Amino acid sequence: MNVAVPSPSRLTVADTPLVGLKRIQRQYLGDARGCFTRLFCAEELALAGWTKPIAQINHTYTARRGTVRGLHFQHPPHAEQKLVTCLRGEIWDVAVDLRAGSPTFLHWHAERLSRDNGLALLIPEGFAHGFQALTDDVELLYCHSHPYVPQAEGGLHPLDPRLSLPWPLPVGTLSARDAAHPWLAETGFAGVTP
Ligand SMILES: Cc1cn([C@H]2C[C@H](O)[C@@H](COP(=O)(O)OP(=O)(O)O[C@H]3O[C@H](C)C(=O)[C@H](O)[C@H]3O)O2)c(=O)[nH]c1=O
Repeated sequence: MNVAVPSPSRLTVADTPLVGLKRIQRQYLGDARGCFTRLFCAEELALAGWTKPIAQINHTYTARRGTVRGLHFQHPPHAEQKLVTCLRGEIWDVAVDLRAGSPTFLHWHAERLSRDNGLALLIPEGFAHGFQALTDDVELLYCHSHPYVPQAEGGLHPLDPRLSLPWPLPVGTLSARDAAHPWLAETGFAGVTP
């Protein structure tokens, strides 16, 4: 008896205005029990430039809308790709091009990610990442292509006038570390070379 095999859930990849930064669309396959979705697929994400094994998977919970985390990156040789997936709630997710010599150096691109819209952001090496919670009770899943190396951590201030990021909500809670990131004008930051 031939039983129709439903088409598998797939990840589709779209470009953004910043070379290498990709918008990933999940599919939800529903049935009477609920739904199934694919969060990571090495074969499909290779098309998006993810070519290394997953080195670390992290989960964050953010309690209050308005909270901002970031903007973070790791300096070479510990630069990392990140796949950011929103499992609960909604965020304004932003990536900034830090690549020295890039024609879009210090340009940013943002996407609203939520469990319901099924969008994720694939952030290449040489980018800083941050987000603002647009709802209470936000949960994110991060796939990293490189382990966490605290000594290699770098950060940009979420309110840096050089970036002028249009956070959708008034910026709420910041970690002490994020609140202490120096402004780019103070550091003469020339970018990173992945
Ligand atoms: C990343 C990491 C952190 N930690 C420790 C360090 C701190 O004691 C604590 C929280 O770290 P942090 O304040 O850096 O976490 P977030 O600000 O939520 O950073 C996250 O959100 C921003 C937007 C990102 O882009 C980061 O990649 C992502 O990790 O966890 C670990 O023990 N292991 C880890 O892999």
